Amino acid sequence: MAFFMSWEDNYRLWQAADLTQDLQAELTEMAKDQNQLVEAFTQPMAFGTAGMRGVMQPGINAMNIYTVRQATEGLAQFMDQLEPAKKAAGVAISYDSRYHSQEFAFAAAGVLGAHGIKSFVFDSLRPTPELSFTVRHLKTYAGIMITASHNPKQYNGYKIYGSDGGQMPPEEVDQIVAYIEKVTDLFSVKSLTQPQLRDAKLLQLIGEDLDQAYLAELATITIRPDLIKKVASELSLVYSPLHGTGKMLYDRVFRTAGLTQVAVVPEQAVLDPEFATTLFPNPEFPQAFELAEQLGKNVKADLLIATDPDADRLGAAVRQPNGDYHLLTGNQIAALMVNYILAAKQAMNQLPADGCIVKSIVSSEFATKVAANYGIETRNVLTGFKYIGEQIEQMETTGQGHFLFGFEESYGYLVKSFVRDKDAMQASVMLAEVAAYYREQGKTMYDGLQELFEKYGYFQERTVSFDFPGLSGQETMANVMAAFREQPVQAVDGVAVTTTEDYLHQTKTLSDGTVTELNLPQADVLKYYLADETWIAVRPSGTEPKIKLYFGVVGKSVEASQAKIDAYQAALAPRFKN
Ligand SMILES: O=P(O)(O)OC[C@H]1O[C@H](O)[C@H](O)[C@@H](O)[C@@H]1O
Repeated sequence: MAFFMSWEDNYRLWQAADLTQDLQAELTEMAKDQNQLVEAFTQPMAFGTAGMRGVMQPGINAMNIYTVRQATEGLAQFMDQLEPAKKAAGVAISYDSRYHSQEFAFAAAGVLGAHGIKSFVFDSLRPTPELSFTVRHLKTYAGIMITASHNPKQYNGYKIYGSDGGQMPPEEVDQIVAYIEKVTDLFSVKSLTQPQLRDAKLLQLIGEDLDQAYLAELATITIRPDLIKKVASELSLVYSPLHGTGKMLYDRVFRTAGLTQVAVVPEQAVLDPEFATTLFPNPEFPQAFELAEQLGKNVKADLLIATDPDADRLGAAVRQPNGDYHLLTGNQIAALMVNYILAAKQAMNQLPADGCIVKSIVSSEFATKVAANYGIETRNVLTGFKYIGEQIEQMETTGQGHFLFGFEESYGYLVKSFVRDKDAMQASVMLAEVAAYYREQGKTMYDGLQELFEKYGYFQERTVSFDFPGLSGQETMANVMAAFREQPVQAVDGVAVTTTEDYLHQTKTLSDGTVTELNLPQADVLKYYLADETWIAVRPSGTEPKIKLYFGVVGKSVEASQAKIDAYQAALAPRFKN
Protein backbone atom coordinates (compact mmCIF):
# COMPACT_ATOMS: atom_id res chain seq x y z
CA MET A 1 0.00 0.00 0.00
CA ALA A 2 1.65 3.17 -1.09
CA PHE A 3 1.73 5.79 1.60
CA PHE A 4 1.61 8.73 -0.73
CA MET A 5 -1.39 7.56 -2.67
CA SER A 6 -4.72 9.35 -2.46
CA TRP A 7 -7.40 7.80 -0.29
CA GLU A 8 -9.38 6.98 -3.43
CA ASP A 9 -6.47 5.00 -4.89
CA ASN A 10 -5.93 3.15 -1.64
CA TYR A 11 -9.62 2.43 -1.41
CA ARG A 12 -9.69 1.07 -4.96
CA LEU A 13 -6.86 -1.33 -4.14
CA TRP A 14 -8.85 -2.66 -1.21
CA GLN A 15 -11.98 -2.98 -3.33
CA ALA A 16 -10.06 -5.07 -5.82
CA ALA A 17 -8.40 -7.24 -3.19
CA ASP A 18 -9.54 -10.70 -2.21
CA LEU A 19 -10.52 -9.66 1.35
CA THR A 20 -11.79 -11.95 4.08
CA GLN A 21 -15.57 -12.20 4.02
CA ASP A 22 -16.05 -10.07 7.13
CA LEU A 23 -13.84 -7.27 5.89
CA GLN A 24 -15.52 -7.40 2.48
CA ALA A 25 -18.92 -6.89 4.09
CA GLU A 26 -17.59 -4.07 6.29
CA LEU A 27 -16.04 -2.36 3.28
CA THR A 28 -19.38 -2.39 1.47
CA GLU A 29 -20.99 -0.86 4.54
CA MET A 30 -18.28 1.81 4.86
CA ALA A 31 -18.79 2.85 1.24
CA LYS A 32 -22.04 4.50 2.35
CA ASP A 33 -20.11 7.14 4.26
CA GLN A 34 -17.31 8.93 2.46
CA ASN A 35 -15.95 10.46 5.66
CA GLN A 36 -15.32 7.01 7.01
CA LEU A 37 -13.47 6.07 3.83
CA VAL A 38 -11.32 9.18 4.01
CA GLU A 39 -10.44 8.39 7.64
CA ALA A 40 -9.57 4.78 6.87
CA PHE A 41 -7.68 5.17 3.60
CA THR A 42 -5.75 8.44 3.73
CA GLN A 43 -2.82 7.66 5.96
CA PRO A 44 -1.42 4.58 7.68
CA MET A 45 -1.57 4.00 11.41
CA ALA A 46 1.14 5.55 13.50
CA PHE A 47 3.04 4.14 16.46
CA GLY A 48 2.01 6.31 19.44
CA THR A 49 2.51 6.23 23.22
CA ALA A 50 1.68 2.55 23.34
CA GLY A 51 2.22 1.17 19.84
CA MET A 52 -0.38 1.01 17.11
CA ARG A 53 -4.02 1.35 18.04
CA GLY A 54 -7.14 1.76 15.90
CA VAL A 55 -10.68 0.72 15.11
CA MET A 56 -11.06 -2.79 13.69
CA GLN A 57 -12.23 -2.25 10.11
CA PRO A 58 -10.88 -2.33 6.57
CA GLY A 59 -8.32 0.32 5.66
CA ILE A 60 -4.70 1.31 6.09
CA ASN A 61 -5.49 3.46 9.12
CA ALA A 62 -7.24 0.62 10.95
CA MET A 63 -6.57 -2.61 12.77
CA ASN A 64 -7.19 -5.62 10.52
CA ILE A 65 -5.35 -8.77 9.54
CA TYR A 66 -3.58 -6.95 6.71
CA THR A 67 -2.19 -4.10 8.82
CA VAL A 68 -1.18 -6.64 11.48
CA ARG A 69 0.69 -8.64 8.83
CA GLN A 70 2.22 -5.45 7.48
CA ALA A 71 3.51 -4.38 10.92
CA THR A 72 4.86 -7.86 11.59
CA GLU A 73 6.51 -8.00 8.18
CA GLY A 74 8.36 -4.81 9.17
CA LEU A 75 9.47 -6.40 12.45
CA ALA A 76 10.51 -9.59 10.64
CA GLN A 77 12.55 -7.70 8.05
CA PHE A 78 14.20 -5.76 10.83
CA MET A 79 15.04 -9.04 12.57
CA ASP A 80 16.37 -10.50 9.31
CA GLN A 81 19.32 -8.16 9.43
CA LEU A 82 20.22 -8.95 13.05
CA GLU A 83 22.98 -11.33 14.03
CA PRO A 84 21.67 -14.94 13.77
CA ALA A 85 21.51 -15.57 17.53
CA LYS A 86 19.17 -12.63 18.08
CA LYS A 87 16.90 -13.65 15.24
CA ALA A 88 16.89 -17.22 16.52
CA ALA A 89 15.73 -16.03 19.96
CA GLY A 90 12.26 -15.56 18.45
CA VAL A 91 9.24 -13.53 19.53
CA ALA A 92 6.73 -14.07 22.37
CA ILE A 93 3.12 -13.23 21.55
CA SER A 94 0.06 -12.69 23.74
CA TYR A 95 -3.40 -11.24 23.26
CA ASP A 96 -6.47 -10.04 25.15
CA SER A 97 -10.20 -10.85 25.07
CA ARG A 98 -11.11 -8.58 22.14
CA TYR A 99 -12.63 -9.59 18.84
CA HIS A 100 -9.87 -10.85 16.48
CA SER A 101 -7.14 -10.66 19.12
CA GLN A 102 -6.27 -14.35 18.89
CA GLU A 103 -6.52 -14.30 15.10
CA PHE A 104 -4.13 -11.33 14.91
CA ALA A 105 -1.71 -13.05 17.29
CA PHE A 106 -1.47 -16.13 15.07
CA ALA A 107 -1.34 -13.94 11.95
CA ALA A 108 1.74 -12.28 13.44
CA ALA A 109 3.26 -15.70 14.19
CA GLY A 110 2.53 -16.71 10.58
CA VAL A 111 4.42 -13.75 9.14
CA LEU A 112 7.38 -14.25 11.47
CA GLY A 113 7.39 -17.93 10.51
CA ALA A 114 7.64 -17.05 6.82
CA HIS A 115 10.96 -15.43 7.76
CA GLY A 116 12.10 -18.45 9.73
CA ILE A 117 11.48 -16.68 13.05
CA LYS A 118 10.06 -18.76 15.89
CA SER A 119 7.04 -17.56 17.89
CA PHE A 120 6.03 -18.47 21.41
CA VAL A 121 2.29 -17.89 21.48
CA PHE A 122 0.00 -18.19 24.50
CA ASP A 123 -2.59 -20.96 24.26
CA SER A 124 -5.24 -18.47 25.35
CA LEU A 125 -5.44 -14.83 26.39
CA ARG A 126 -2.97 -13.51 28.97
CA PRO A 127 -2.23 -10.11 30.58
CA THR A 128 0.15 -7.61 29.00
CA PRO A 129 2.49 -7.72 32.03
CA GLU A 130 2.75 -11.51 31.69
CA LEU A 131 3.90 -10.99 28.09
CA SER A 132 6.54 -8.54 29.30
CA PHE A 133 7.63 -11.12 31.87
CA THR A 134 7.66 -13.86 29.21
CA VAL A 135 10.00 -11.95 26.90
CA ARG A 136 12.50 -11.74 29.76
CA HIS A 137 11.92 -15.27 31.00
CA LEU A 138 12.25 -16.97 27.61
CA LYS A 139 14.91 -14.49 26.50
CA THR A 140 13.14 -13.88 23.21
CA TYR A 141 14.34 -11.04 21.03
CA ALA A 142 10.98 -9.27 21.08
CA GLY A 143 7.37 -9.51 22.15
CA ILE A 144 4.05 -8.63 20.57
CA MET A 145 0.90 -7.89 22.56
CA ILE A 146 -2.39 -7.71 20.70
CA THR A 147 -4.60 -5.42 22.76
CA ALA A 148 -6.24 -2.02 22.75
CA SER A 149 -5.91 -1.96 26.52
CA HIS A 150 -8.86 -0.02 28.00
CA ASN A 151 -10.24 1.39 24.72
CA PRO A 152 -13.83 0.67 23.65
CA LYS A 153 -14.71 -2.66 22.04
CA GLN A 154 -14.33 -1.42 18.45
CA TYR A 155 -10.58 -0.99 18.92
CA ASN A 156 -7.60 -3.24 18.86
CA GLY A 157 -3.87 -2.60 19.00
CA TYR A 158 -0.36 -3.91 18.54
CA LYS A 159 2.44 -3.29 21.01
CA ILE A 160 6.06 -4.29 20.42
CA TYR A 161 8.36 -5.24 23.30
CA GLY A 162 12.15 -5.32 23.30
CA SER A 163 14.36 -8.02 24.81
CA ASP A 164 14.46 -6.24 28.19
CA GLY A 165 10.68 -6.77 28.39
CA GLY A 166 9.86 -3.08 28.05
CA GLN A 167 7.80 -1.53 25.27
CA MET A 168 10.31 -0.65 22.59
CA PRO A 169 11.56 2.91 22.92
CA PRO A 170 11.11 5.32 19.96
CA GLU A 171 14.64 4.96 18.53
CA GLU A 172 14.18 1.23 17.96
CA VAL A 173 10.55 1.54 16.94
CA ASP A 174 11.56 4.12 14.34
CA GLN A 175 13.90 1.60 12.76
CA ILE A 176 11.12 -0.99 12.61
CA VAL A 177 8.67 1.60 11.29
CA ALA A 178 11.12 2.35 8.46
CA TYR A 179 10.80 -1.31 7.45
CA ILE A 180 7.02 -1.28 7.91
CA GLU A 181 6.72 1.71 5.61
CA LYS A 182 8.49 -0.21 2.88
CA VAL A 183 5.83 -2.93 2.99
CA THR A 184 3.73 -1.24 0.34
CA ASP A 185 1.63 -4.20 -0.76
CA LEU A 186 -0.33 -5.33 2.27
CA PHE A 187 -2.00 -8.14 0.39
CA SER A 188 1.09 -10.04 -0.62
CA VAL A 189 2.74 -10.37 2.80
CA LYS A 190 3.63 -14.05 3.21
CA SER A 191 2.23 -15.87 6.21
CA LEU A 192 2.41 -19.51 7.28
CA THR A 193 -0.60 -21.39 8.60
CA GLN A 194 -0.51 -22.96 12.05
CA PRO A 195 0.15 -26.49 10.73
CA GLN A 196 2.96 -25.15 8.54
CA LEU A 197 4.45 -23.33 11.52
CA ARG A 198 4.31 -26.45 13.64
CA ASP A 199 5.85 -28.63 10.92
CA ALA A 200 8.69 -26.17 10.62
CA LYS A 201 9.05 -26.01 14.43
CA LEU A 202 8.45 -22.28 14.29
CA LEU A 203 5.54 -22.21 16.73
CA GLN A 204 5.58 -23.13 20.37
CA LEU A 205 2.44 -22.77 22.42
CA ILE A 206 2.97 -21.55 25.96
CA GLY A 207 0.57 -21.16 28.88
CA GLU A 208 0.59 -22.87 32.25
CA ASP A 209 4.39 -23.15 32.21
CA LEU A 210 4.71 -19.37 31.95
CA ASP A 211 1.85 -18.81 34.40
CA GLN A 212 3.72 -20.77 37.03
CA ALA A 213 6.95 -18.87 36.47
CA TYR A 214 5.14 -15.52 36.57
CA LEU A 215 3.16 -16.51 39.67
CA ALA A 216 6.38 -17.51 41.41
CA GLU A 217 7.68 -13.99 40.87
CA LEU A 218 4.36 -12.44 41.91
CA ALA A 219 4.69 -14.35 45.17
CA THR A 220 7.70 -12.13 45.98
CA ILE A 221 5.72 -8.86 45.79
CA THR A 222 4.49 -9.08 49.36
CA ILE A 223 6.86 -7.30 51.73
CA ARG A 224 5.26 -8.43 54.99
CA PRO A 225 3.42 -11.76 54.56
CA ASP A 226 2.95 -11.82 58.35
CA LEU A 227 0.78 -8.73 58.12
CA ILE A 228 -1.54 -10.24 55.54
CA LYS A 229 -1.73 -13.49 57.46
CA LYS A 230 -2.75 -11.65 60.61
CA VAL A 231 -5.73 -9.86 59.07
CA ALA A 232 -6.55 -12.25 56.21
CA SER A 233 -9.77 -13.53 57.75
CA GLU A 234 -11.20 -9.99 58.15
CA LEU A 235 -9.78 -8.23 55.11
CA SER A 236 -12.43 -8.39 52.43
CA LEU A 237 -11.72 -7.61 48.78
CA VAL A 238 -13.83 -7.36 45.66
CA TYR A 239 -12.07 -7.86 42.34
CA SER A 240 -13.21 -7.28 38.77
CA PRO A 241 -11.23 -8.21 35.64
CA LEU A 242 -13.66 -6.10 33.53
CA HIS A 243 -14.21 -9.07 31.17
CA GLY A 244 -10.52 -9.44 30.38
CA THR A 245 -7.25 -11.22 31.00
CA GLY A 246 -7.08 -10.55 34.75
CA LYS A 247 -9.52 -13.42 35.05
CA MET A 248 -6.83 -15.89 34.00
CA LEU A 249 -4.69 -15.39 37.09
CA TYR A 250 -6.31 -13.29 39.80
CA ASP A 251 -7.47 -16.23 41.86
CA ARG A 252 -4.04 -17.80 42.18
CA VAL A 253 -2.35 -14.42 42.58
CA PHE A 254 -4.46 -13.42 45.59
CA ARG A 255 -4.35 -16.88 47.12
CA THR A 256 -0.56 -17.02 46.84
CA ALA A 257 -0.37 -13.68 48.62
CA GLY A 258 -2.37 -15.15 51.49
CA LEU A 259 -5.60 -13.21 50.82
CA THR A 260 -8.55 -15.43 51.52
CA GLN A 261 -11.62 -13.16 51.40
CA VAL A 262 -11.72 -12.25 47.71
CA ALA A 263 -15.05 -12.01 45.89
CA VAL A 264 -15.03 -11.60 42.14
CA VAL A 265 -17.71 -9.59 40.32
CA PRO A 266 -19.36 -12.56 38.58
CA GLU A 267 -20.85 -10.64 35.62
CA GLN A 268 -17.44 -9.13 34.83
CA ALA A 269 -15.53 -12.39 35.25
CA VAL A 270 -17.09 -13.43 31.94
CA LEU A 271 -14.58 -13.10 29.09
CA ASP A 272 -16.49 -10.86 26.71
CA PRO A 273 -15.22 -8.84 23.74
CA GLU A 274 -18.33 -6.67 24.05
CA PHE A 275 -17.36 -5.62 27.60
CA ALA A 276 -21.10 -5.77 28.01
CA THR A 277 -21.43 -4.46 31.56
CA THR A 278 -19.23 -1.40 31.06
CA LEU A 279 -19.59 1.81 29.09
CA PHE A 280 -15.79 1.73 28.75
CA PRO A 281 -13.67 -1.12 30.11
CA ASN A 282 -11.47 1.43 31.82
CA PRO A 283 -10.97 1.55 35.59
CA GLU A 284 -10.37 5.31 35.26
CA PHE A 285 -14.15 5.68 34.80
CA PRO A 286 -16.37 5.43 37.89
CA GLN A 287 -19.04 3.52 35.95
CA ALA A 288 -16.66 0.56 35.66
CA PHE A 289 -17.03 0.19 39.45
CA GLU A 290 -20.83 0.09 39.63
CA LEU A 291 -21.13 -3.69 39.95
CA ALA A 292 -18.06 -3.94 42.19
CA GLU A 293 -19.65 -1.37 44.53
CA GLN A 294 -22.90 -3.30 44.74
CA LEU A 295 -21.06 -6.49 45.59
CA GLY A 296 -18.75 -4.58 47.94
CA LYS A 297 -21.70 -3.30 49.94
CA ASN A 298 -23.10 -6.81 50.23
CA VAL A 299 -19.90 -8.36 51.49
CA LYS A 300 -18.73 -5.22 53.34
CA ALA A 301 -15.50 -5.15 51.35
CA ASP A 302 -12.63 -2.95 52.51
CA LEU A 303 -11.26 -2.55 49.03
CA LEU A 304 -12.56 -2.81 45.46
CA ILE A 305 -10.05 -3.47 42.68
CA ALA A 306 -10.70 -3.44 38.93
CA THR A 307 -8.15 -4.15 36.22
CA ASP A 308 -8.55 -3.23 32.56
CA PRO A 309 -8.94 -5.94 29.88
CA ASP A 310 -5.21 -6.54 29.41
CA ALA A 311 -4.59 -6.24 33.16
CA ASP A 312 -1.94 -3.58 33.05
CA ARG A 313 -4.04 -0.79 34.61
CA LEU A 314 -5.62 -0.92 38.04
CA GLY A 315 -8.30 1.24 39.63
CA ALA A 316 -9.48 1.01 43.22
CA ALA A 317 -12.11 2.23 45.64
CA VAL A 318 -11.93 2.17 49.43
CA ARG A 319 -14.69 2.01 52.00
CA GLN A 320 -15.49 5.23 53.82
CA PRO A 321 -16.80 5.34 57.40
CA ASN A 322 -20.40 5.67 56.12
CA GLY A 323 -20.07 2.46 54.08
CA ASP A 324 -19.91 4.20 50.71
CA TYR A 325 -16.93 3.75 48.44
CA HIS A 326 -14.42 6.44 47.61
CA LEU A 327 -12.72 6.06 44.24
CA LEU A 328 -9.01 6.67 44.44
CA THR A 329 -7.14 8.38 41.63
CA GLY A 330 -4.08 6.78 40.05
CA ASN A 331 -1.93 9.37 41.79
CA GLN A 332 -3.44 8.59 45.20
CA ILE A 333 -3.04 4.84 44.72
CA ALA A 334 0.61 5.46 43.88
CA ALA A 335 1.15 7.70 46.93
CA LEU A 336 -0.39 5.07 49.23
CA MET A 337 1.76 2.32 47.78
CA VAL A 338 4.96 4.39 47.84
CA ASN A 339 4.31 5.35 51.45
CA TYR A 340 3.76 1.74 52.50
CA ILE A 341 6.66 0.27 50.51
CA LEU A 342 9.13 2.81 51.85
CA ALA A 343 7.86 2.65 55.44
CA ALA A 344 7.93 -1.16 55.46
CA LYS A 345 11.37 -1.37 53.89
CA GLN A 346 12.74 1.25 56.24
CA ALA A 347 11.37 -0.60 59.27
CA MET A 348 13.05 -3.76 58.00
CA ASN A 349 16.32 -1.95 57.26
CA GLN A 350 15.92 -2.74 53.59
CA LEU A 351 15.75 0.73 52.15
CA PRO A 352 18.65 1.17 49.71
CA ALA A 353 20.48 4.49 49.93
CA ASP A 354 20.35 4.88 46.14
CA GLY A 355 16.70 3.82 45.90
CA CYS A 356 14.44 5.71 43.55
CA ILE A 357 10.94 5.85 42.22
CA VAL A 358 10.16 6.74 38.63
CA LYS A 359 7.08 8.58 37.37
CA SER A 360 5.95 10.57 34.35
CA ILE A 361 6.15 14.37 34.21
CA VAL A 362 2.34 14.57 34.20
CA SER A 363 1.95 12.51 37.38
CA SER A 364 1.50 13.96 40.87
CA GLU A 365 4.18 15.29 43.20
CA PHE A 366 2.32 13.63 46.09
CA ALA A 367 4.41 10.46 45.83
CA THR A 368 7.53 12.59 45.25
CA LYS A 369 6.98 14.31 48.55
CA VAL A 370 6.35 11.04 50.37
CA ALA A 371 9.50 9.53 48.83
CA ALA A 372 11.58 12.57 49.78
CA ASN A 373 10.55 12.08 53.38
CA TYR A 374 12.35 8.72 53.24
CA GLY A 375 15.36 10.22 51.46
CA ILE A 376 14.31 8.56 48.23
CA GLU A 377 14.85 10.25 44.86
CA THR A 378 12.10 10.56 42.23
CA ARG A 379 13.02 10.47 38.56
CA ASN A 380 10.68 12.00 35.98
CA VAL A 381 10.20 10.68 32.46
CA LEU A 382 7.90 11.41 29.52
CA THR A 383 4.44 9.81 29.31
CA GLY A 384 4.65 6.14 28.36
CA PHE A 385 5.63 3.26 30.59
CA LYS A 386 8.40 2.40 28.14
CA TYR A 387 10.36 5.30 29.61
CA ILE A 388 10.01 3.87 33.10
CA GLY A 389 11.21 0.53 31.69
CA GLU A 390 14.16 2.33 30.14
CA GLN A 391 15.14 3.84 33.52
CA ILE A 392 15.03 0.42 35.19
CA GLU A 393 17.22 -1.05 32.48
CA GLN A 394 19.66 1.82 32.92
CA MET A 395 19.77 1.36 36.70
CA GLU A 396 20.40 -2.35 36.34
CA THR A 397 23.09 -2.03 33.69
CA THR A 398 24.97 0.86 35.29
CA GLY A 399 24.43 -0.28 38.87
CA GLN A 400 23.49 3.29 39.68
CA GLY A 401 20.13 3.62 41.33
CA HIS A 402 17.86 0.99 42.80
CA PHE A 403 14.34 0.75 41.42
CA LEU A 404 11.66 0.81 44.13
CA PHE A 405 8.46 1.76 42.31
CA GLY A 406 7.22 3.19 39.02
CA PHE A 407 3.90 4.79 38.17
CA GLU A 408 1.86 7.00 35.87
CA GLU A 409 -1.27 8.96 36.72
CA SER A 410 -3.05 6.89 34.06
CA TYR A 411 -3.49 4.02 36.56
CA GLY A 412 -0.25 2.20 35.76
CA TYR A 413 2.14 0.92 38.48
CA LEU A 414 5.12 -1.39 38.74
CA VAL A 415 6.51 -2.74 42.00
CA LYS A 416 9.26 -5.12 40.85
CA SER A 417 11.33 -5.24 37.72
CA PHE A 418 10.64 -8.83 36.64
CA VAL A 419 8.03 -7.08 34.47
CA ARG A 420 8.99 -3.94 32.54
CA ASP A 421 5.57 -2.50 31.89
CA LYS A 422 2.79 -1.52 34.23
CA ASP A 423 1.50 -4.58 36.02
CA ALA A 424 -1.96 -4.62 37.57
CA MET A 425 -1.35 -8.10 39.00
CA GLN A 426 1.62 -6.84 41.03
CA ALA A 427 -0.32 -3.72 41.96
CA SER A 428 -3.35 -5.75 43.12
CA VAL A 429 -1.22 -7.66 45.60
CA MET A 430 0.59 -4.54 46.81
CA LEU A 431 -2.60 -2.56 47.26
CA ALA A 432 -4.17 -5.42 49.21
CA GLU A 433 -1.09 -5.40 51.42
CA VAL A 434 -1.50 -1.66 51.98
CA ALA A 435 -5.10 -2.34 53.03
CA ALA A 436 -3.82 -5.03 55.43
CA TYR A 437 -1.31 -2.54 56.86
CA TYR A 438 -4.07 -0.11 57.81
CA ARG A 439 -6.46 -2.82 58.89
CA GLU A 440 -3.90 -4.15 61.31
CA GLN A 441 -3.81 -0.69 62.90
CA GLY A 442 -7.60 -0.62 63.11
CA LYS A 443 -7.84 1.86 60.23
CA THR A 444 -9.05 1.84 56.66
CA MET A 445 -7.09 2.85 53.61
CA TYR A 446 -9.36 5.89 53.45
CA ASP A 447 -8.04 6.90 56.89
CA GLY A 448 -4.54 6.28 55.59
CA LEU A 449 -5.09 8.65 52.70
CA GLN A 450 -6.34 11.38 55.06
CA GLU A 451 -3.19 10.92 57.15
CA LEU A 452 -1.02 11.38 54.11
CA PHE A 453 -2.97 14.52 53.15
CA GLU A 454 -2.50 15.96 56.62
CA LYS A 455 1.19 15.19 56.68
CA TYR A 456 2.18 16.15 53.13
CA GLY A 457 -0.55 18.52 51.96
CA TYR A 458 -3.85 18.12 50.16
CA PHE A 459 -2.51 17.10 46.75
CA GLN A 460 -5.27 17.02 44.16
CA GLU A 461 -4.97 16.35 40.46
CA ARG A 462 -7.27 16.38 37.50
CA THR A 463 -6.85 15.42 33.85
CA VAL A 464 -9.25 17.07 31.42
CA SER A 465 -9.49 15.79 27.85
CA PHE A 466 -10.56 17.76 24.80
CA ASP A 467 -11.59 15.50 21.91
CA PHE A 468 -10.51 16.28 18.35
CA PRO A 469 -11.58 13.30 16.27
CA GLY A 470 -10.67 12.57 12.68
CA LEU A 471 -8.14 13.98 10.27
CA SER A 472 -9.40 17.55 10.74
CA GLY A 473 -9.00 17.02 14.48
CA GLN A 474 -5.28 16.44 14.01
CA GLU A 475 -4.95 19.84 12.41
CA THR A 476 -6.96 21.56 15.13
CA MET A 477 -4.84 19.92 17.82
CA ALA A 478 -1.68 21.18 16.11
CA ASN A 479 -3.20 24.68 16.01
CA VAL A 480 -4.17 24.60 19.68
CA MET A 481 -0.65 23.53 20.66
CA ALA A 482 0.90 26.14 18.37
CA ALA A 483 -1.25 28.85 19.98
CA PHE A 484 0.07 27.88 23.42
CA ARG A 485 3.57 28.56 22.09
CA GLU A 486 2.70 31.73 20.17
CA GLN A 487 0.73 33.32 23.01
CA PRO A 488 2.61 32.01 26.06
CA VAL A 489 0.73 31.50 29.30
CA GLN A 490 2.09 34.10 31.73
CA ALA A 491 -0.49 33.77 34.47
CA VAL A 492 -3.47 31.53 35.11
CA ASP A 493 -6.43 32.98 36.98
CA GLY A 494 -4.15 35.79 38.16
CA VAL A 495 -1.43 33.48 39.52
CA ALA A 496 1.93 34.01 37.86
CA VAL A 497 3.71 31.30 35.86
CA THR A 498 7.23 31.11 37.29
CA THR A 499 8.66 28.43 34.98
CA THR A 500 7.66 27.11 31.57
CA GLU A 501 9.01 23.82 30.28
CA ASP A 502 8.63 23.15 26.57
CA TYR A 503 9.60 19.56 25.84
CA LEU A 504 9.34 20.07 22.10
CA HIS A 505 11.98 22.77 22.11
CA GLN A 506 13.65 21.19 25.15
CA THR A 507 13.74 24.50 26.99
CA LYS A 508 13.04 25.58 30.53
CA THR A 509 12.25 29.29 30.77
CA LEU A 510 12.09 31.20 34.04
CA SER A 511 9.98 34.33 34.45
CA ASP A 512 13.13 36.51 34.33
CA GLY A 513 13.77 35.15 30.84
CA THR A 514 16.61 32.75 31.76
CA VAL A 515 16.53 29.71 29.49
CA THR A 516 18.16 26.36 30.22
CA GLU A 517 18.02 23.05 28.39
CA LEU A 518 15.76 20.14 29.37
CA ASN A 519 17.35 16.73 29.28
CA LEU A 520 14.42 14.55 28.26
CA PRO A 521 13.70 13.40 24.69
CA GLN A 522 11.66 15.72 22.47
CA ALA A 523 7.89 15.52 22.95
CA ASP A 524 4.99 17.85 22.32
CA VAL A 525 4.40 18.77 25.98
CA LEU A 526 4.23 22.13 27.75
CA LYS A 527 4.45 22.27 31.52
CA TYR A 528 3.87 25.36 33.64
CA TYR A 529 4.78 25.90 37.26
CA LEU A 530 2.80 28.55 39.10
CA ALA A 531 3.75 30.67 42.10
CA ASP A 532 1.57 28.55 44.42
CA GLU A 533 3.15 25.08 43.89
CA THR A 534 0.65 24.29 41.13
CA TRP A 535 1.79 22.63 37.92
CA ILE A 536 -0.22 22.47 34.72
CA ALA A 537 0.69 20.42 31.65
CA VAL A 538 -0.77 20.21 28.19
CA ARG A 539 -0.06 17.60 25.50
CA PRO A 540 -1.77 15.75 22.70
CA SER A 541 -2.49 12.16 23.75
CA GLY A 542 -0.44 9.51 22.02
CA THR A 543 -3.20 6.91 22.20
CA GLU A 544 -6.41 8.81 21.48
CA PRO A 545 -7.43 11.83 19.36
CA LYS A 546 -7.46 14.31 22.23
CA ILE A 547 -5.44 16.96 23.99
CA LYS A 548 -4.94 16.32 27.67
CA LEU A 549 -4.73 19.14 30.18
CA TYR A 550 -3.33 18.10 33.56
CA PHE A 551 -3.52 20.00 36.84
CA GLY A 552 -1.65 19.29 40.05
CA VAL A 553 -2.25 21.51 43.08
CA VAL A 554 -1.66 21.46 46.83
CA GLY A 555 -4.01 23.18 49.24
CA LYS A 556 -5.15 23.20 52.84
CA SER A 557 -8.10 20.90 52.24
CA VAL A 558 -9.52 18.72 49.48
CA GLU A 559 -12.19 21.36 48.83
CA ALA A 560 -9.68 24.21 48.63
CA SER A 561 -7.50 22.25 46.23
CA GLN A 562 -10.43 21.28 44.05
CA ALA A 563 -11.62 24.89 43.95
CA LYS A 564 -8.18 25.95 42.73
CA ILE A 565 -8.31 23.39 39.93
CA ASP A 566 -11.83 24.57 38.97
CA ALA A 567 -10.56 28.13 38.64
CA TYR A 568 -7.47 27.17 36.62
CA GLN A 569 -9.50 24.93 34.36
CA ALA A 570 -12.03 27.68 33.68
CA ALA A 571 -9.20 30.10 32.87
CA LEU A 572 -7.57 27.78 30.32
CA ALA A 573 -10.63 26.17 28.75
CA PRO A 574 -11.14 28.93 26.11
CA ARG A 575 -7.82 27.97 24.53
CA PHE A 576 -9.35 24.66 23.46
CA LYS A 577 -12.33 26.10 21.58
CA ASN A 578 -12.46 24.86 18.01
O1 LIG B 1 -1.77 10.12 27.44
P1 LIG B 1 -1.63 9.04 26.40
O2 LIG B 1 -0.54 9.30 25.41
O3 LIG B 1 -2.96 8.72 25.78
O4 LIG B 1 -1.18 7.75 27.20
C1 LIG B 1 -1.87 7.32 28.35
C2 LIG B 1 -1.35 5.96 28.73
O5 LIG B 1 -1.63 5.10 27.66
C3 LIG B 1 -1.18 3.76 27.78
O6 LIG B 1 -1.84 3.14 28.83
C4 LIG B 1 0.31 3.74 28.00
O7 LIG B 1 0.78 2.41 28.18
C5 LIG B 1 0.67 4.58 29.19
O8 LIG B 1 2.06 4.60 29.36
C6 LIG B 1 0.14 5.98 29.02
O9 LIG B 1 0.33 6.74 30.19
